[in-house]
Amino acid sequence: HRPPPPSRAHATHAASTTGAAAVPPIFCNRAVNLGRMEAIGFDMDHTLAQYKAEPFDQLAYRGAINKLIGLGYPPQIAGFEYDITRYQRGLVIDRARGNVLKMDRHKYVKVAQHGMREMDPEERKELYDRSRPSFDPPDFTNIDTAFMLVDVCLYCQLVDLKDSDAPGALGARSYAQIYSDVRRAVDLCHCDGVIKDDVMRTPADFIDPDSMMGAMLTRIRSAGQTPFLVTNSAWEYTDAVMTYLLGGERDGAAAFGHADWTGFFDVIIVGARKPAFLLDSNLPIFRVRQSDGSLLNLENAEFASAASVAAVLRAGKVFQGGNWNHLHKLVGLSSVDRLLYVGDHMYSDVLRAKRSLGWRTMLVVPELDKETRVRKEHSRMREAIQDARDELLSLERELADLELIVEPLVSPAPDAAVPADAAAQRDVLGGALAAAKATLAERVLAYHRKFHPHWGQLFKTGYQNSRFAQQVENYACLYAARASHLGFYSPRTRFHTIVDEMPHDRHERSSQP
Ligand SMILES: Nc1nc2c(ncn2[C@@H]2O[C@H](COP(=O)(O)O)[C@@H](O)[C@H]2O)c(=O)[nH]1
Ligand SMILES: [Mg+2]
Repeated sequence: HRPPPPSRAHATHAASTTGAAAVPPIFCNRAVNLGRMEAIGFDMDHTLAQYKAEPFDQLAYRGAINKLIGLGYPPQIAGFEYDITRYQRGLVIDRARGNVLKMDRHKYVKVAQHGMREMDPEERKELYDRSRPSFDPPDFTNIDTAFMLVDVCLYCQLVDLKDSDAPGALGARSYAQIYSDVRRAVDLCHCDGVIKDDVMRTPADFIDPDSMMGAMLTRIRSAGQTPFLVTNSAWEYTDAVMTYLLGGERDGAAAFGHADWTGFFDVIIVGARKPAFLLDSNLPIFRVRQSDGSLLNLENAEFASAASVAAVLRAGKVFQGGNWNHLHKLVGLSSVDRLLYVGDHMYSDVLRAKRSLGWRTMLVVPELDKETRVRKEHSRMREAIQDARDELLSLERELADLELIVEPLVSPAPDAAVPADAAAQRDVLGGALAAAKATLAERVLAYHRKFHPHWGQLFKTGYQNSRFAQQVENYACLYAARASHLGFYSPRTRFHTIVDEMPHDRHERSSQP
């Protein structure tokens, strides 16, 4: 028995049985009319496949430590413990200095750590505000994906070990060398089976199931849109992970009348080598023989016409490598802005896809669940911060007015009198201002610590947007905690932005009678 394809009613039903709050939000930075999309595609790792962070990251962390010991690192590092909660996406590693940074949207460093020690503001400002480095690779590395949380944790622990005078400390290795070694060790774990063998053996231990995924993909196809998958993972791993996610009887392939998970997609590209896939139109494409994963060369001539592409697809829909140009032809795209790609990697899936190709993008941000929950729980603290800001601004205005009386910009009228106690008043206001600043700083810090004890709110630094938030705003047309949230919306949904507002718009509003 095959359930009816999900429809608008399906989403409404899901919402109405558990209350309106059951429709999980998709946030919009740039208007997207889903009905205009000809193709909707997905990344796999950390997008369709949401990993159980602790056990999954432990595989890379333990594996990398073993490899580092093999590279000559002291055996005592086997005693390091991975702390999954210690770091967050959006941070930047300063490889040469052994530091990790959180920046605001103007690229000012607002929190900095050397190894695992938080720097005081003077040290931080001395290093980063005076010289204003570019923060670009290769000297700096962005934590663009959850995969890299292992790198940053291990790097900071090793920086501390190098700085310590413990026997076997890493005195001879530079911070930059330690970073390269960590990167190499983690990289190897992704290639040699240290991570993937375990996940393929017991996927349920490492991946969260998602009962909405099959319905979502089916709905895309029912709306006449082409569902596709583009992942950097190789075929064997992709097949194992997707079989776990979509191969099941209840809400997977069998329930929707497919022989296996591939039935949900019209085009599947594995080993895609993003971001190069999105940039280099010379990358060759291969056909993957599903039975044994072997590869067959495909000539560019086979992509020359719609008829030849149809022939390519009749012979099979699983490919390896290639580039955006092949993909556009395989999904029959008429215009770049009619493709929506959903991924988790800030640079490879979203920034490059939007900036280089003009695709519509949706970023998966699982961190949103905690971000919105903590925000809601501590709305009183936000009000207290606003009160402290109002108090500060009012004191600043009072002081400025007083300064103008004491030291007028234009010559004072001959009979204008400076109050006798102006200087004393100025001192009192100055003191009150300093106290108000301290209160505001304390409240902002206490609020941020509710989100993360070291790095604060992911989307903010102080009360400004963080660099991460800025990137989300600039490059993700849509963003949501999970890819399958799309399944709760009609394929004809128009996502709208809120009206852009500049400071002078707000000023106009607040100064209206
Ligand atoms: N060789 C390396 N592979 C890595 C690393 N970090 C992640 N990965 C692998 O990339 C894909 C991501 O797939 P996608 O679906 O998100 O496109 C996955 O297979 C990871 O294991 C790395 O540092 N080195
Ligand atoms: Mg991914």
